[in-house]
Amino acid sequence: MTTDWDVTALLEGMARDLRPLIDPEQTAMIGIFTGGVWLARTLHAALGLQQPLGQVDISFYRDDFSQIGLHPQVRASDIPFDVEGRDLILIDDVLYTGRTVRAAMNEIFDYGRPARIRLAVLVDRGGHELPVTADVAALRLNATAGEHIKLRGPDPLRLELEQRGPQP
Ligand SMILES: O=P(O)(O)OC[C@H]1O[C@H](OP(=O)(O)OP(=O)(O)O)[C@H](O)[C@@H]1O
Ligand SMILES: O=c1cc[nH]c(=O)[nH]1
Repeated sequence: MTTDWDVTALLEGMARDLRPLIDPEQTAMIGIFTGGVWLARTLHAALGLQQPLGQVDISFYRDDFSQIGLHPQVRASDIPFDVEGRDLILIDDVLYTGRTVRAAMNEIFDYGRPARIRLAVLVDRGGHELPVTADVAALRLNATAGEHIKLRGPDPLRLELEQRGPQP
Protein backbone atom coordinates (compact mmCIF):
# COMPACT_ATOMS: atom_id res chain seq x y z
CA MET A 1 0.00 0.00 0.00
CA THR A 2 1.12 3.59 -0.52
CA THR A 3 2.39 5.21 2.66
CA ASP A 4 2.94 8.73 1.40
CA TRP A 5 0.39 10.13 3.81
CA ASP A 6 -0.09 13.87 4.29
CA VAL A 7 -1.66 14.23 7.74
CA THR A 8 -2.48 17.92 7.20
CA ALA A 9 -4.46 17.10 4.06
CA LEU A 10 -6.15 14.16 5.79
CA LEU A 11 -7.19 16.43 8.68
CA GLU A 12 -8.60 18.96 6.23
CA GLY A 13 -10.67 16.15 4.72
CA MET A 14 -11.95 15.15 8.17
CA ALA A 15 -12.94 18.75 8.94
CA ARG A 16 -14.74 19.03 5.58
CA ASP A 17 -16.70 15.81 6.21
CA LEU A 18 -17.53 16.76 9.81
CA ARG A 19 -18.74 20.29 9.06
CA PRO A 20 -22.24 19.28 7.84
CA LEU A 21 -22.67 17.02 10.89
CA ILE A 22 -22.13 19.65 13.58
CA ASP A 23 -23.77 22.63 15.19
CA PRO A 24 -20.75 24.73 16.29
CA GLU A 25 -22.61 26.07 19.34
CA GLN A 26 -23.95 22.79 20.68
CA THR A 27 -21.84 19.92 19.35
CA ALA A 28 -18.96 18.91 21.60
CA MET A 29 -15.80 17.02 20.72
CA ILE A 30 -13.85 14.44 22.73
CA GLY A 31 -10.41 13.13 21.75
CA ILE A 32 -9.05 9.75 22.89
CA PHE A 33 -5.53 9.83 24.30
CA THR A 34 -3.02 10.09 22.82
CA GLY A 35 -3.31 10.49 19.07
CA GLY A 36 -7.02 11.30 19.12
CA VAL A 37 -6.39 14.31 21.36
CA TRP A 38 -3.69 15.64 19.01
CA LEU A 39 -6.10 15.43 16.07
CA ALA A 40 -9.05 16.77 18.05
CA ARG A 41 -7.15 19.94 18.96
CA THR A 42 -6.78 20.82 15.27
CA LEU A 43 -10.32 19.77 14.32
CA HIS A 44 -11.90 21.60 17.26
CA ALA A 45 -10.25 24.84 16.15
CA ALA A 46 -10.93 24.29 12.43
CA LEU A 47 -14.63 23.69 13.08
CA GLY A 48 -14.98 26.61 15.49
CA LEU A 49 -16.64 24.51 18.18
CA GLN A 50 -17.73 26.61 21.13
CA GLN A 51 -17.93 23.87 23.76
CA PRO A 52 -14.50 23.23 25.30
CA LEU A 53 -12.61 20.19 24.02
CA GLY A 54 -12.88 17.03 26.09
CA GLN A 55 -10.44 14.16 26.37
CA VAL A 56 -10.66 10.59 27.61
CA ASP A 57 -7.97 8.16 28.63
CA ILE A 58 -9.46 4.70 28.33
CA SER A 59 -6.64 2.82 30.07
CA PHE A 60 -8.85 1.76 33.00
CA TYR A 61 -11.79 0.90 30.74
CA ARG A 62 -10.10 -1.47 28.30
CA ASP A 63 -11.61 -4.96 28.17
CA ASP A 64 -8.04 -6.35 28.05
CA PHE A 65 -6.88 -4.24 31.04
CA SER A 66 -6.15 -7.35 33.11
CA GLN A 67 -3.94 -8.74 30.31
CA ILE A 68 -1.92 -5.67 29.38
CA GLY A 69 -1.81 -3.81 32.68
CA LEU A 70 -1.65 -0.07 33.05
CA HIS A 71 -0.19 2.12 30.33
CA PRO A 72 2.86 3.93 31.77
CA GLN A 73 1.39 7.34 30.90
CA VAL A 74 -2.16 7.28 32.23
CA ARG A 75 -3.80 10.71 32.35
CA ALA A 76 -7.06 11.80 33.84
CA SER A 77 -10.03 12.11 31.56
CA ASP A 78 -11.46 15.60 31.31
CA ILE A 79 -14.95 16.30 29.98
CA PRO A 80 -15.57 19.99 30.74
CA PHE A 81 -19.18 20.24 29.49
CA ASP A 82 -22.52 18.62 30.30
CA VAL A 83 -22.73 15.33 28.35
CA GLU A 84 -26.44 14.82 29.08
CA GLY A 85 -28.50 15.12 25.88
CA ARG A 86 -25.57 16.45 23.84
CA ASP A 87 -24.37 15.59 20.32
CA LEU A 88 -20.77 14.39 20.59
CA ILE A 89 -17.99 13.81 18.08
CA LEU A 90 -15.47 11.23 19.29
CA ILE A 91 -12.03 11.47 17.67
CA ASP A 92 -9.35 8.80 17.45
CA ASP A 93 -6.34 8.27 15.22
CA VAL A 94 -6.82 4.62 14.27
CA LEU A 95 -9.86 2.33 14.33
CA TYR A 96 -8.88 -1.33 14.43
CA THR A 97 -10.79 -3.82 16.60
CA GLY A 98 -13.15 -1.17 17.97
CA ARG A 99 -12.29 -1.99 21.60
CA THR A 100 -10.82 1.46 22.30
CA VAL A 101 -13.95 3.17 21.01
CA ARG A 102 -16.17 0.86 23.04
CA ALA A 103 -14.14 1.66 26.15
CA ALA A 104 -14.31 5.40 25.43
CA MET A 105 -18.09 5.22 25.12
CA ASN A 106 -18.32 3.34 28.42
CA GLU A 107 -16.36 6.12 30.07
CA ILE A 108 -18.42 8.89 28.44
CA PHE A 109 -21.64 7.29 29.70
CA ASP A 110 -20.29 7.58 33.24
CA TYR A 111 -20.64 11.37 32.76
CA GLY A 112 -24.18 11.31 31.36
CA ARG A 113 -26.34 10.11 28.50
CA PRO A 114 -25.50 11.87 25.23
CA ALA A 115 -28.14 12.32 22.52
CA ARG A 116 -25.75 10.96 19.88
CA ILE A 117 -22.12 10.01 19.47
CA ARG A 118 -20.47 10.15 16.05
CA LEU A 119 -17.03 8.66 15.47
CA ALA A 120 -14.37 10.31 13.31
CA VAL A 121 -10.96 8.70 12.79
CA LEU A 122 -7.91 9.47 10.74
CA VAL A 123 -7.53 5.82 9.67
CA ASP A 124 -9.98 2.94 9.62
CA ARG A 125 -7.52 0.12 9.08
CA GLY A 126 -10.15 -2.67 8.96
CA GLY A 127 -10.15 -5.76 11.18
CA HIS A 128 -13.05 -4.70 13.40
CA GLU A 129 -14.01 -7.16 16.12
CA LEU A 130 -17.01 -5.20 17.40
CA PRO A 131 -19.92 -3.54 15.56
CA VAL A 132 -18.17 -0.16 15.54
CA THR A 133 -17.93 1.92 12.36
CA ALA A 134 -16.59 5.40 11.75
CA ASP A 135 -18.99 8.08 10.49
CA VAL A 136 -15.94 9.90 9.13
CA ALA A 137 -12.60 8.33 8.18
CA ALA A 138 -9.93 10.17 6.22
CA LEU A 139 -8.37 6.88 5.12
CA ARG A 140 -9.98 3.45 4.84
CA LEU A 141 -7.40 0.66 4.50
CA ASN A 142 -7.30 -3.12 4.52
CA ALA A 143 -4.16 -3.51 6.62
CA THR A 144 -2.87 -7.02 7.30
CA ALA A 145 -2.50 -8.43 10.82
CA GLY A 146 1.26 -7.80 10.74
CA GLU A 147 0.90 -4.15 9.74
CA HIS A 148 0.56 -1.42 12.37
CA ILE A 149 -0.50 2.11 11.47
CA LYS A 150 1.01 4.55 13.96
CA LEU A 151 0.38 8.25 14.40
CA ARG A 152 3.46 10.01 15.77
CA GLY A 153 3.49 13.57 17.04
CA PRO A 154 2.32 15.93 18.17
CA ASP A 155 4.53 18.29 16.21
CA PRO A 156 4.68 17.42 13.45
CA LEU A 157 2.02 14.74 13.12
CA ARG A 158 3.24 11.81 11.03
CA LEU A 159 1.42 8.66 10.03
CA GLU A 160 3.67 5.62 9.66
CA LEU A 161 3.28 2.01 8.61
CA GLU A 162 5.23 -0.42 10.80
CA GLN A 163 5.70 -4.16 10.35
CA ARG A 164 5.09 -5.71 13.77
CA GLY A 165 4.03 -9.26 13.10
CA PRO A 166 4.46 -12.19 10.77
CA GLN A 167 4.40 -11.28 7.08
CA PRO A 168 1.49 -12.79 5.12
O1 LIG B 1 -9.57 -0.30 17.70
P1 LIG B 1 -8.48 -0.77 18.63
O2 LIG B 1 -8.08 -2.20 18.37
O3 LIG B 1 -8.81 -0.54 20.07
O4 LIG B 1 -7.17 0.03 18.28
C1 LIG B 1 -7.14 1.41 18.08
C2 LIG B 1 -6.31 2.11 19.12
O5 LIG B 1 -4.98 1.63 19.09
C3 LIG B 1 -4.10 2.73 19.30
O6 LIG B 1 -3.96 3.03 20.63
P2 LIG B 1 -2.88 2.34 21.55
O7 LIG B 1 -3.58 1.56 22.60
O8 LIG B 1 -1.91 1.57 20.69
O9 LIG B 1 -2.17 3.56 22.26
P3 LIG B 1 -1.59 4.92 21.69
O10 LIG B 1 -2.76 5.87 21.61
O11 LIG B 1 -0.61 5.33 22.72
O12 LIG B 1 -0.99 4.63 20.33
C4 LIG B 1 -4.81 3.86 18.59
O13 LIG B 1 -4.36 5.10 19.11
C5 LIG B 1 -6.27 3.59 18.85
O14 LIG B 1 -6.73 4.30 19.99
O1 LIG C 1 -2.65 -0.53 13.20
C1 LIG C 1 -2.96 -0.23 14.36
C2 LIG C 1 -3.70 -1.09 15.19
C3 LIG C 1 -4.02 -0.69 16.44
N1 LIG C 1 -3.63 0.52 16.87
C4 LIG C 1 -2.93 1.35 16.08
O2 LIG C 1 -2.59 2.47 16.50
N2 LIG C 1 -2.61 0.96 14.84
